[in-house]
Amino acid sequence: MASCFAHGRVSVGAAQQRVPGRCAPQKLAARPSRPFSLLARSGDGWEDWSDAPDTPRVANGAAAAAVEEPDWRHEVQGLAKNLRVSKDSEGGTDWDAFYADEERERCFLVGVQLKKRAGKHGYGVQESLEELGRLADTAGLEVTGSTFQMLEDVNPRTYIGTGKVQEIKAAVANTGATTVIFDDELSPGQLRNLERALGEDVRLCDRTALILDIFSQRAATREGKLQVELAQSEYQLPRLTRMWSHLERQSGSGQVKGMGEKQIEVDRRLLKGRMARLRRDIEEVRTHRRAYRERRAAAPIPVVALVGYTNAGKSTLLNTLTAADVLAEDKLFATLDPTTRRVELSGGQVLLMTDTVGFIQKLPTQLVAAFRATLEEIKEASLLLHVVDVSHPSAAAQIDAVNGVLADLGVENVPTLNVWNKVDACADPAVVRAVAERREQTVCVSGLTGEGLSELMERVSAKLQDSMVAVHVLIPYSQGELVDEIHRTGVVGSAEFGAAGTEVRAHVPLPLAQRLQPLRLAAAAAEEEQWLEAEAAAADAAAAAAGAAANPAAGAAAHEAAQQAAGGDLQLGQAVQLPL
Ligand SMILES: Nc1nc2c(ncn2[C@@H]2O[C@H](COP(=O)(O)OP(=O)(O)OP(=O)(O)O)[C@@H](O)[C@H]2O)c(=O)[nH]1
Ligand SMILES: [Mg+2]
Repeated sequence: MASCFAHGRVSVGAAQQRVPGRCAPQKLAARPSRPFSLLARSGDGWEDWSDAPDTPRVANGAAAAAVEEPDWRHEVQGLAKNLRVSKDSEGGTDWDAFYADEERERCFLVGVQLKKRAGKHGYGVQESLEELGRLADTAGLEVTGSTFQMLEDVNPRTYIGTGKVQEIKAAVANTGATTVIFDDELSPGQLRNLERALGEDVRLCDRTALILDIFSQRAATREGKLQVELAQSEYQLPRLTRMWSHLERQSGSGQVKGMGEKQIEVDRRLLKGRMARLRRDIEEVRTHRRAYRERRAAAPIPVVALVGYTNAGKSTLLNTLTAADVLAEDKLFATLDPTTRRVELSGGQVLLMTDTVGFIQKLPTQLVAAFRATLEEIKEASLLLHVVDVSHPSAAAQIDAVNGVLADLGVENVPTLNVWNKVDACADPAVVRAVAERREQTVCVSGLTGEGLSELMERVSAKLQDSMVAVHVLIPYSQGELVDEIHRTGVVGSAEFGAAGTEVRAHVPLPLAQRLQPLRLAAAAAEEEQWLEAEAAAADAAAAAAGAAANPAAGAAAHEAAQQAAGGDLQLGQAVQLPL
């Protein structure tokens, strides 16, 4: 029997293929997109796949395999540390399948804490490095270690001090890392100098490039992909000089160096051309999006946008509230593209809830610029729900980071409700709830358990009402669809069926209030007066005959209506002045 690994060490795509002489279970191919090695055992026998010798869980199987396959055993041992087991069954056969990730690229992390900034931003260098580690993991890298340096100022040549560079060089050699990731964006010059200092075998990367890489792995829509590519190109453009130094190193001769320079100019021109094309394509995609937004604006359903730090639980909230099926996972930047779902409140009011890309401290400016159009939808929302992972040790710093991005986007004026999520995961949820109660505009929830969600939706409804216009209208029965629309898009205080139509007191979005203007009670009252006069004349005639009084109920309604009309205009909501 040939080595299992000779066949089994396959990428996901290849795993779909039938391995000669072996029965490859199709289902097992549905693995994450990084390459893996698959070993499986079917039923009682060892005819197909095998596992590793030094994993206790699979020791028996490995022994059996080892007897048969000494070479194979050797190979398996090298991968054993990454083994995971999965139970599966196919065609009535039970499978034990063992996945071994191929060795992940190993990386070493480096941060700087500026003394003058210490404590100011809340995100300390250690927390920031921890987050960088999560980003690296999300991108598919394995973190082997990290270090940081306290500095007055970053070193303009090498970001960190020269002594530290040597320390990192040694650490990289000791941990077997092949990549060094810096926690801040490095200038093109710093990249070049560090590359020289650390040696050619070490790949250099910074936080920005890492985040851009994650975004490019995860972008799903055409617009998302175009935006990420544009952001990546913007990052690359000033850094193309790295190739210049590469050529320079290779050649060592002035002549070839000159060719390198020319090549870099060609590359720059190509990249700039590509960026111009990307901008055009993005603009085209946005035209469609704009048309969609305009249609949405015409139907005045309020839009509530979920914003917040990455991994705060925005998608989970959307899923719980709307039974949506948005990917929510314990990964940074799980969501890149906005998803909008309809939510119906208990009073029948409908709103649209939009899930947005999460923010992060030190968010690359290229990304903010590239995603600005998508993010600007937040500006048009009636209400923002700022979702916070309140169980996170750096929750306060995360709130600051999000507020910073919101301020950059110019959306500070959109009404906001703070949603302290993951209260279930806090050490003392009761204390957190008590603090939230003392804060304005703050509500404690758990998107996972559903705790606090009905209160949240009540608060949403009340907040939306604040941004709406109070109307008091009489809607003739012939325009009954308007009553439905008020129910759907507004918050109804009362609706009474009278002789002339439905008298509604409600808060509605501004566009609807404008359409309702002809029906405001002053106008409605005039109609009603005519109707009442006719009724009164008929009643008088009847009274003369029967000595009975006219219908007092309709009269009372008309009286109240007339009073309202005489008392001036409609009440206005806090946020909007309706030119009545
Ligand atoms: N314990 C607990 N975990 C939660 C809660 N809400 C979300 N999570 C978990 O937090 C992780 C992130 O949730 P997501 O909903 O993907 O977070 P997100 O804000 O959409 O993240 P991005 O899309 O990356 O910005 C997931 O593992 C969720 O299961 C909660 O209320 N309690
Ligand atoms: Mg999400």
